[in-house]
Amino acid sequence: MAFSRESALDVAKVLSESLPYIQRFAGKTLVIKYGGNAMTDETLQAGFARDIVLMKAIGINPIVVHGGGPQIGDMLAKLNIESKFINGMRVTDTATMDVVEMILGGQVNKEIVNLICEAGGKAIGITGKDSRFIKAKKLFVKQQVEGATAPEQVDIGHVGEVASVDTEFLKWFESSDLIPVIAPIGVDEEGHAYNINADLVAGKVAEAVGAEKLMLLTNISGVQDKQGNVLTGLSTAQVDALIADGTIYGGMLPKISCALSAVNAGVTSAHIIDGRVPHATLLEIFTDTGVGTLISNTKAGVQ
Ligand SMILES: Nc1ncnc2c1ncn2[C@@H]1O[C@H](COP(=O)(O)OP(=O)(O)O)[C@@H](O)[C@H]1O
Ligand SMILES: CC(=O)N[C@@H](CCC(=O)OP(=O)(O)O)C(=O)O
Repeated sequence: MAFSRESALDVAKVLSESLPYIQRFAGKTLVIKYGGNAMTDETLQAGFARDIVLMKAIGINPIVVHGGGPQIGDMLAKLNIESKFINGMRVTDTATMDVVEMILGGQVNKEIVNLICEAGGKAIGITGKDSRFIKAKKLFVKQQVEGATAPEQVDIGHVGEVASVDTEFLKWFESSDLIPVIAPIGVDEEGHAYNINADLVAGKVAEAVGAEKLMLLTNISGVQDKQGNVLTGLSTAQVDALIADGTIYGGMLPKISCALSAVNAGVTSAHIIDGRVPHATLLEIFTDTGVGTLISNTKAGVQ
């Protein structure tokens, strides 16, 4: 691309100003969760892939964990299978699990791998079944059933939570050119596959590798209050209150819970950011303002 002398100087200035950020993050691992709802626009997708390649090129170790909820929903609809969620988790019977594995481990995973490779990176697509690096156990959700005094434990099928992540397996990528792209499927000791919410996988992966940042890209500008204002910083106590009064619900619940768990386990910061903004990840890494909501483990919160 040819620049005029003025715009070439602007580019040089931006590059020079990014030096402290490059120095700060070089050698560090960042976990980026790419939500299914943030994957809608082709230009944005290509931009996302390019940003991941840029990170690797300047010495950051990006690990991509992707979702694909809407893409699973589309295929289930084609097959006349109903999509049902409880507390943001898909109720997953055996037929649904087959579709989940096909769409997450097959279609979505390889699309992202392809985009990163097109941008000049070396991506490798994996699920938790590969080398059995994500061990899962069955997840029961709590639901208030009408007439019951306390919430009941509900069995929602082949849905898992992360029991353990093979840190050594993931650390290997830090000394390699390869960029891991992870589909959120786990496996138990007997080899049974589990559908795991992608936010939960991203959080546990970030904890396992001691990530510098966990970035959760979604289709909303951040966590909002009841009036729709974005809450730029949230602490554990504030989150508890927002869940209790129903301000945080549905798909935002697993996001918040994994972000909190990650920062409490030592991940330096967790961010819920708007994947509809071009180069959202670069804005988060290379500017002080950030985009979206920062989750911290401090009592006061960060504004
Ligand atoms: N307080 C809140 N602030 C923002 N979004 C919220 C809030 N509570 C619930 N949500 C919902 O959570 C959604 C994001 O979760 P989800 O659709 O699962 O995204 P993704 O596919 O990126 O994981 C938002 O689009 C919004 O509908
Ligand atoms: C148990 C559960 O709900 N699993 C999710 C996995 C995909 C996902 O998390 O995708 P997003 O990040 O795009 O929402 C699902 O089946 O939709």
